[in-house]
Amino acid sequence: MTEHTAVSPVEPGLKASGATVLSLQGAMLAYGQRVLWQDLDLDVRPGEFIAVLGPNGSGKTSFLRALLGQQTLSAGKLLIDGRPPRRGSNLVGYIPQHRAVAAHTPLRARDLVRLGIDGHRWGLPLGGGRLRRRVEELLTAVGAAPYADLPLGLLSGGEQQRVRIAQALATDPILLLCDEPLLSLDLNHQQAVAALVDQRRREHGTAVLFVTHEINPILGYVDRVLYLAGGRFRIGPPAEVMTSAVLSELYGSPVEVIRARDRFVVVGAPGSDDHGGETS
Ligand SMILES: Nc1ncnc2c1ncn2[C@@H]1O[C@H](COP(=O)(O)OP(=O)(O)OP(=O)(O)O)[C@@H](O)[C@H]1O
Repeated sequence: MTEHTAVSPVEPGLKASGATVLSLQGAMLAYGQRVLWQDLDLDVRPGEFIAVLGPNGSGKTSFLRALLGQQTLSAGKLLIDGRPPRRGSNLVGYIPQHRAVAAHTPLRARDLVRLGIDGHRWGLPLGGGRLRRRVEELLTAVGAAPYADLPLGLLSGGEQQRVRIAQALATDPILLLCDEPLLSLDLNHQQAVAALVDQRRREHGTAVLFVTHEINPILGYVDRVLYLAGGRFRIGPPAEVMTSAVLSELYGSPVEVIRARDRFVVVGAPGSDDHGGETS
């Protein structure tokens, strides 16, 4: 994706009250004796695009769950716009891992987006004209208006993913969490979905945390990588983190990273069969 170049984050977001959307200090998450990550310090600025990488089981989804207020940290501090995370917060949008929708579901794209809007908090009565306009606006922004009235189960994976993005943006969040949103999409749809997320952070200053097994489809957008592996982590620009030395240290075994034009090729990462996006 040479046509895209990583951009600096936009100036402080339109909604975020401070210069830091998300702040983690000495954060640790452990299940029993098993430490997923610890001593994690991270400040995320408005408009920043952060890729969260790591092998299966390294704690990427658990990280998002902590940000969603669904998982308490074992130690340390976590603030979103200066406040502790809270379930159902308007400040955070979430695109969950893609799951196939049953073909016979009566739920339409329009209904899903509407579910993302808390009518009370927005002062939009259900069924009201303002609510309908807001839903239309969201569907149009992601290019999903043409199929807004079709049952979700009839939409392609890429189309469904656009609708999920519209739903995640329904409350105009300052932080967008994406859990492997490119999974099972073809290359064209991967590029379209990644570009939509990038557009959102550029135009609205929404910070993005993008969990993925494959950095290559989003490489042109990524400001920093948070790489989790083996109970350790590394944060930095892609060129600093995606190196043989850093990944070998994280995995505790020799890993080779080759920069091939606009791609990173990772060879020898334990469990790389299912972590092989970077090698594809
Ligand atoms: N509530 C829980 N209690 C105990 N262990 C858990 C809990 N939730 C997750 N785990 C374990 O923690 C580890 C990290 O899980 P998590 O889903 O965060 O990993 P991940 O990096 O997102 O993996 P994947 O790439 O496979 O989605 C896994 O081994 C998982 O089994």
